[in-house]
Amino acid sequence: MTNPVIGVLALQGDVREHLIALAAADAVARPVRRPDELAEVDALVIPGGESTTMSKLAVLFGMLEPLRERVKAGMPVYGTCAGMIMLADKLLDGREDQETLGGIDMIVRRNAFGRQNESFEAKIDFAGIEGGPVEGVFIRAPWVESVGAPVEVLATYDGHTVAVRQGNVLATSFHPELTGDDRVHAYFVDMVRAGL
Ligand SMILES: NC(=O)CC[C@H](N)C(=O)O
Repeated sequence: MTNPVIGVLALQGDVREHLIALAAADAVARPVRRPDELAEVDALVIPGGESTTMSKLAVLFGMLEPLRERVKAGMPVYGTCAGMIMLADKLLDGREDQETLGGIDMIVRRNAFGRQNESFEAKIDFAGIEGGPVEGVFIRAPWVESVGAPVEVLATYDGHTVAVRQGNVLATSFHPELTGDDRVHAYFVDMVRAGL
């Protein structure tokens, strides 16, 4: 089977690390900034960064509606950290003018795990991923405050939900792309392959 083409939304955030992790997981990975580039990918990763800036740039680059449409049409998407925030149907502690794409029936609390200097690394048991817990880096990370019926909780940390999936849409509070452990990316690539 040919390898799926997976874009990384390259408006802002840690794009390069995701491109490397996706390539290691046997996907054809490329940055996506414009609607015509979005139209050419099978799936998309939304990286970590700063969700308020990402939201502003998505509006500025004319990407907000094309992104919403692709998510609604069932394109597989994986959001990490700020990317998780972008995929939330509802946000707590967001900025007033902050837009999200939605896609997962969940309420996400922004900056829930604290400030930059409270960033940490933790081993996370992840449902559906074998070979022991995955390494997660949490940087001003959000958590999932509550989920609706169609959402599967894949991982928790310290009693808080940090990884979820609703159909083709996956989100983690943490950054697996910064650890050299590519199993979450491989899990996503398998999701994409299953839908092709
Ligand atoms: N590492 C991250 O992506 C941080 C997310 C950031 N706190 C935000 O609100 O977007």
